[in-house]
Amino acid sequence: MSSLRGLYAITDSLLLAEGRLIPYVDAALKGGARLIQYRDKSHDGARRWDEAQALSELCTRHGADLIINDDLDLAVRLGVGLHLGQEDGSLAEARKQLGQAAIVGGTCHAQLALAERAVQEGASYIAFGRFFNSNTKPDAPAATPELLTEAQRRFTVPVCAIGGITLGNAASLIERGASLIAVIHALFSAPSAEEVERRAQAFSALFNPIL
Ligand SMILES: Cc1ncc(COP(=O)(O)OP(=O)(O)O)c(N)n1
Ligand SMILES: Cc1nc(C(=O)O)sc1CCOP(=O)(O)O
Ligand SMILES: [Mg+2]
Repeated sequence: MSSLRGLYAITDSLLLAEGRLIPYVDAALKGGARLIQYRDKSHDGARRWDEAQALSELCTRHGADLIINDDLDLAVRLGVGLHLGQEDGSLAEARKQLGQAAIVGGTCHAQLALAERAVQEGASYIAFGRFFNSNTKPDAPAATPELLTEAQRRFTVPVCAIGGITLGNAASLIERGASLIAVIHALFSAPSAEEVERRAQAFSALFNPIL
């Protein structure tokens, strides 16, 4: 398992259409992304399997981890991690089926009580958001950066921040205690794989400031 600190790149089926999924994720990994989440809201089981399998191999080659969004069965079949939201099923059941070594994350919106429950159910990280205006999920409930400070103080599992994160605002969340910065649009809206790599490097560098 890679360390749960750094850039957490989440795929988007629109931004990564037309053959961009694998080259853009490869570029994110070359740029230092430590976690990749496969987030695809379609019901095309065969394509989802093929894409997730290809991403799993890519992550293994880069020493990174793949997380599947929403779909416990797919995560079990591939033997990779899982992210669940509040409406996506039980974290405890996911932990039981995936085993102790798996990365299992949970959405906690802006509520420490949800994080408390996620940790009790065996979450490997707790995700809060959205912190800024999000292109991908504009209607997600809003969270404030102060929440990260409190979450880091209260919990021992890594804290993940998501929602509208860009190269311009990510540092403020890391300073507040975010160990993982989850990004879709500011990473994968790039016009080329080279630009994705450059952006991923810049996000990753925020975790290793030159002193
Ligand atoms: C790292 C991370 N945090 C939060 C979410 C959101 O999960 P959820 O609330 O289930 O919403 P969808 O992503 O399923 O639309 C996430 N995916 N990843
Ligand atoms: C999938 C998701 N969940 C959120 C939450 O707040 O739980 S915000 C979000 C979208 C993140 O994409 P972008 O980096 O483009 O804003
Ligand atoms: Mg979900």
